[in-house]
Amino acid sequence: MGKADQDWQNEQKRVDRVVDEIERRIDMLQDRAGKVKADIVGIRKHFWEDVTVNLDEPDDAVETAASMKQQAEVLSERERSHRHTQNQLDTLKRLKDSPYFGRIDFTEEGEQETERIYLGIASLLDEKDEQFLIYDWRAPISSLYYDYGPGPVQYETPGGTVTGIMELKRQFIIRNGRIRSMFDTGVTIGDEMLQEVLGKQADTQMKSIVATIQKEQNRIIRNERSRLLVVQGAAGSGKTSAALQRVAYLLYRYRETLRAEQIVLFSPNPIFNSYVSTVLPELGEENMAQTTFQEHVERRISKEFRLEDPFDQMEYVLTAMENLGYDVRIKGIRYKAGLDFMKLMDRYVAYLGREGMKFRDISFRGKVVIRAERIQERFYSLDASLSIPRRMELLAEWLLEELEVLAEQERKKTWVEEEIQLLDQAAYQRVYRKLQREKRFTENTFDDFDREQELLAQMVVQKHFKPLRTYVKNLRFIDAPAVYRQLFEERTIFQLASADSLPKDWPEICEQTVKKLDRSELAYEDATPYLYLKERLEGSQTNTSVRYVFIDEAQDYSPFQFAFIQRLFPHSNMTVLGDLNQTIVAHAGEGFSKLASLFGFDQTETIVLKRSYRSTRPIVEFTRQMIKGGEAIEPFNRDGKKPSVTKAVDQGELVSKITKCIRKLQAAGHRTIAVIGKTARESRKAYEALQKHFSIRLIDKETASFESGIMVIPSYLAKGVEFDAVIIYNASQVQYGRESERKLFYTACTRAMHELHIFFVDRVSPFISGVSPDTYAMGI
Ligand SMILES: Nc1ncnc2c1ncn2[C@@H]1O[C@H](COP(=O)(O)OP(=O)(O)OP(=O)(O)O)[C@@H](O)[C@H]1O
Repeated sequence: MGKADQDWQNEQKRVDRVVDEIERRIDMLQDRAGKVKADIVGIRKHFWEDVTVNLDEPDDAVETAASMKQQAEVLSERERSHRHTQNQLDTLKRLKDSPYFGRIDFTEEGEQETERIYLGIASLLDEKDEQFLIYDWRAPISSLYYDYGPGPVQYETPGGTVTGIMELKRQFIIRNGRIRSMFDTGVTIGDEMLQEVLGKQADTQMKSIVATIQKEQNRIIRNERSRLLVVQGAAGSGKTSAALQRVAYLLYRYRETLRAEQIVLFSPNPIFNSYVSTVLPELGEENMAQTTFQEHVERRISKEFRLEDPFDQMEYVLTAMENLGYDVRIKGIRYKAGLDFMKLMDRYVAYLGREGMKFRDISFRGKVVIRAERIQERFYSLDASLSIPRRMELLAEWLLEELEVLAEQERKKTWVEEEIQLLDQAAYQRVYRKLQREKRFTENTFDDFDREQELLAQMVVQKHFKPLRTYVKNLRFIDAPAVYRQLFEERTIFQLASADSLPKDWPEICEQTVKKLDRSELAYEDATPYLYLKERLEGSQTNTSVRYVFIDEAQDYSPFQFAFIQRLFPHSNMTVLGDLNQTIVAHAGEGFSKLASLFGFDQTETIVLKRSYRSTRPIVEFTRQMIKGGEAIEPFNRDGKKPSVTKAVDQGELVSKITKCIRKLQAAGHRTIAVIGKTARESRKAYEALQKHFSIRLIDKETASFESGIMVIPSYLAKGVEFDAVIIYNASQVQYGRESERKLFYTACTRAMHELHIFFVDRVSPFISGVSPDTYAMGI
């Protein structure tokens, strides 16, 4: 037997031993889980027997409540323990299938003995709890595997740097407890292994990459130094992957103090949310909180406006060029995205501290009871050195007192009497008991009657005033929409801003904005500024428990949005990942490039990823020519077909050629095939034409997840996700002719893993005519 075979056999024996140990643990835990479960069922069943229920006397009721609470606590402790055991079991079952993926032999400086370290998704100790059979991939020592090949190495621990020699680095692919392949490698982690992983078919869910994390990605995952970590990475370079493994890393590194809900990921759309949602559970961790910026905004701007979403804004930007006012709107979008506008708002807020604040009347039963002017007067009578939110608080206190006085006056009115007559028996009972408790009954029945009436009146009025009090407590008496609108009335603004910081078309932008606001519509570009203004008046609704914020596809956020998010999570570290070449928004995504100014340079670290893993080499070599500086993008060496570019004479031929192409892709065994349209409108058209031939799905902004198969999807919704094969529905000059659409087109093309096919009618987009013809095939 050769050495290689011998090695293989020895390793398989070790795998067998480890699997045996895992099985033993599974049995043990299953036993324990069974017992805990029986406990829980028991407690639930006998819950009421074990608590002493007695409500006769107030003291008894208190005792009952305490007893119930205790019982509930026992139950919830047992349930927690059950969940914990269940999680451990899930992880062990995963380990049983594939206990580890890597091994390094490491001799620490000054030590004689060489340690063998096996890496897997979780750690496992031997039977005596002494030796690690498996090290967690996130343990400090595991970083050697990602950062080095054999030779002198070092790694960081909380206690300092450890140096030594790596004697061996070995990789495994183990499935069902059998070693399927095994190789010893050099510095870059297994090109063979990456080849195998990347050559597979696209999935409707993202996969974890722990077995093949690359050195530069590891720097992102384990970064702990900076408050702001900025990752600029080419399409398909693993930004999202690195972000998710980083979440898993942080949850491990700070497992004593950090909970999954203290990490928030902002993602570009709901499909993306679902696409990435399985990565952490696969690694045995809970998912972080996931949201989209839109979701966040919607929660705060509920009833006041009809709020436009970013996809409708995108649709407008891409389709409404011929509309009146289009250019003005684009300029407005750009200006409102910037920090100049934020500064203007700050000056406006200072002005509002002195004059111009708008309030709403407070009405009761259809009649104004406190006039807006009176509220305003009161507001400006308050100490002007106090912040506006503080003054609003004082104002609310005053209003609550005013309401109290009004309520008292109201009690005598006839409507109250009428309502008392209509009260049901239960209400009377309540009042009667209250009187009894207060021992307010006298010997005089006449007095008793009066007293009862008084209490009933109080109750009735109270009920009607309750919404008013809530209204005041929520500061709804501030007329935020009117305050925002006022900002666009030229006279006010002129007092605030020197004319030169305003864009040239400011009057037109104002006119357009006011018109929309008057229709109770809030354009997407107004949403963040409006919320910002609201917060400056009402006080910030900061979230101080969140410790890490991740922003993916960050190139599409505006400077204003970044500043806003930073204010929202004041105690949080940020990891911001994006690609300036994939900017698809009209405000040109300036925020991402200027991020360092947000935290200061000394708190900011930037990591650049140039290697692209998603697409085959021919696809990267083709797409990278479309963008400036694209030569710097390095394809991972995976072979495949050249992209094809095919002309059609008209729509009919376009559809028939695409149909043929889809058939071929299906025959080649591709499972996710996306026909990418530029807009929702074009995608619908494509869908209607193609659905006659295939079972096919149309993805729109409401779609929450996707399944494998053939789908039509608008370019901006395909962001961040990937497909086996991509067909660009119509890359003609009319569709993709404007310079502003270059990056959108690039983003669409870079979604392809294995095959890319581009179709057009009449004249091809200049983004393709600029690409070297050697890098693609002309279709027929
Ligand atoms: N180290 C790695 N090992 C295995 N697969 C990897 C690795 N890095 C990236 N990939 C794969 O490459 C593909 C692209 O990764 P990902 O989506 O994270 O890139 P991205 O930079 O966010 O892309 P984009 O900006 O284009 O949306 C995914 O299929 C991912 O699994």
